[in-house]
Amino acid sequence: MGRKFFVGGNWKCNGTGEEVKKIVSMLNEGEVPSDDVVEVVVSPPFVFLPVVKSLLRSDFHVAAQNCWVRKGGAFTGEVSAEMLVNLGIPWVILGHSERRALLNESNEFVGDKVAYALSQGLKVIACVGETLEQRESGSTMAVVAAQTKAIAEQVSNWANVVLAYEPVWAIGTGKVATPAQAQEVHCELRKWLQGNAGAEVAATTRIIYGGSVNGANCKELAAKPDVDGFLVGGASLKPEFIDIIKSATVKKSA
Ligand SMILES: O=C(CO)COP(=O)(O)O
Repeated sequence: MGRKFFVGGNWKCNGTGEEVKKIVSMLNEGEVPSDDVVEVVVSPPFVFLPVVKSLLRSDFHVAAQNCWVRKGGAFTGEVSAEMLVNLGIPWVILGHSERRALLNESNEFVGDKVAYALSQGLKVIACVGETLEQRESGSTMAVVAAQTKAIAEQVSNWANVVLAYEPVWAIGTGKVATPAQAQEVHCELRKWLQGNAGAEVAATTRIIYGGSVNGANCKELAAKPDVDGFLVGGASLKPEFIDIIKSATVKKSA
């Protein structure tokens, strides 16, 4: 079966109550292809999840940006997977490079988080990606394969996993990977999945691209055969997010 195009909006640590409501209105008014064609998931900060979920159009869904690695309890400041499930939040982003770099989340820790979130019934957007130094030293594939391996070791059912390739050097920099660069890594990741998780998983798992995606560059990226959608940061707070969602039609007509 084909891989349904997936567009995620990662709002990161942005927004006031007022701004969040404005973004939701913008999303609710947007004309986009049906949810048979594109799956749209927006990820506000934890504190805004309930309000966004309650106001958001029913064909879009919400994701948390993180959750605790195991069952909740005496872990001050953390939010557990069970809480997200209890609030009806279907998705969670795990292993974002900002958390890997700034909060020292290791490959193994991210793998453990993915395992626990999946075990609780959450769907997971799992992020991988190399730094500029790693790319320049020729270790891109080794890095993303090691990150993916730590996740894959903990996943038995890939149906609820979307893999997000987000090169760190392209995040928030305005320096987008070229469609060829994105395709190259996505294709390698799919081969990695084929070799390590099987042909079926490789054929059906969505691999989405993140890093300075905007309304102007999305169509060219979406046209690449192994790019199954996007994880969008800055542009997901703006009206051009609607244009990015619409780039799903590039696939449909391909
Ligand atoms: O980190 C990202 C999405 O998770 C990408 O962020 P930007 O789109 O702002 O580069």
